[in-house]
Amino acid sequence: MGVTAPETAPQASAPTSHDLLWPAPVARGPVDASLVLPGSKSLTNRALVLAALADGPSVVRRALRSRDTELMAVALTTLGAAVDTSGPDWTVTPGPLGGGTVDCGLAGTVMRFVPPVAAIADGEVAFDGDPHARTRPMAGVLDALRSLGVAVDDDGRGALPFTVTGSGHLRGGTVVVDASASSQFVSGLLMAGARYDEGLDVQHRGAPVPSLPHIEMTLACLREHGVEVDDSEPDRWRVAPQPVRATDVTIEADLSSAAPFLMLALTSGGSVTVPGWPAATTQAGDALRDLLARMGAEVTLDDAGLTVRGSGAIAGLDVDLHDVGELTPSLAALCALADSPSRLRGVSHIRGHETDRLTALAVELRGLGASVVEHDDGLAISPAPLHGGEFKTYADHRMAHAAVVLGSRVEGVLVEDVDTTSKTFPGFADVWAGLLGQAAR
Ligand SMILES: O=C(O)C1=C[C@@H](OP(=O)(O)O)[C@@H](O)[C@H](O)C1
Ligand SMILES: C=C(OP(=O)(O)O)C(=O)O
Repeated sequence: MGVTAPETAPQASAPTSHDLLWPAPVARGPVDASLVLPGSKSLTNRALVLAALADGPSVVRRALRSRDTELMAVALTTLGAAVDTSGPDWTVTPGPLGGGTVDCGLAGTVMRFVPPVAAIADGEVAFDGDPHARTRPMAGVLDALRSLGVAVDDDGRGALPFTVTGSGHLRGGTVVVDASASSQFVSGLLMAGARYDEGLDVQHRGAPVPSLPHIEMTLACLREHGVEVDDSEPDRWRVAPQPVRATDVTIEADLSSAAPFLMLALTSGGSVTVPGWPAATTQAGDALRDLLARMGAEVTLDDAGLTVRGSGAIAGLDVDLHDVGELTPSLAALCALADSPSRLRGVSHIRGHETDRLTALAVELRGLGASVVEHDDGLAISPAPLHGGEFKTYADHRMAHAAVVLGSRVEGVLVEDVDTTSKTFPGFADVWAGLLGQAAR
């Protein structure tokens, strides 16, 4: 069976029928499915930012259309780019950068990538976002911009809301940043840095930077625009002043969005294929191949794509997820269904994601009967009999992913606000139900 995610999604903020409690469908037999996934959030939003900074019009093919990418398109339009999102291939025509108001929603990529662009706009750019966005760490970016001489006003918390006032250009130079809270601080600075008069020498000081593959992704995207970054020293990235070349890129499928779907092969004892899985990629979600194999799946990557086969048995997992923290919620759900204990480590930074994911997971998994110990840096999860009940999502798309993974095995899981998944995957609940319906008897 082939299920294609909708090309045209409903407006991310539009109310839908899934706003309250959604009964997650149970797999009543092995799910055997093939699923074409929407594009990568991380790649789409990098492509949009770089295109807005480029020396001519660019094309972003198979862009992800979701709340985070629409917010990015609107933000860059506000600053002066012309972004045509009418078809599946988006075009971006850069324009003179000026002031305005940017809604970041809950998108880390918007709140961390756009301020360094605003720093070379001519005017005042005011940033705000969803209530929880006001608690996400921002100090790394704000302090870095201030140390480069940019006027940044906030209420002293180092968080949204804030304003960035630029004068049309920025000298640039050396900047020291503590990026231990988010790799996005480094990525945002590097993307705009090529356009600063003296370029940018970004030096990290602090505990290890999480999500390093996402910085590799930033370097690869810059390279596609002709910009080289010297990363020969650890924790230091140097970009010389240079034009960002316009280009034509095709966005890969979102491999992190693949997580719950691939896990369905394990929870149902079936087989799920994602066609078009890239042979080489900088996406963190590629780690699923190894992680799911360690949990007992048979994993094959060939011309048909990535296929994950489950036997019905699920092995526990002891792993450091510091590089791939965004996979923690759905992996935690799978661990709660496993036959042996699990320990997920190295992810204290995900307390600053869409919600405090470690506390949220501990509370919601326990609410369904799971045995979970919350650690500063992760979770310990032991096998326990699970039961149905409400699973709160805290406006976090990946908490909804965790809920449906559990619900595919456990009767009566009620997902609060499943449409919070529109952050990265509008229509998620319908696609999910379509796959489970196929397996229903
Ligand atoms: O740059 C990006 O596109 C991302 C970087 C990571 O953020 P953190 O470094 O804050 O974990 C990741 O978790 C997030 O989903 C996307
Ligand atoms: C952490 C995430 O998102 P953001 O880009 O908002 O940081 C995520 O998608 O898991």
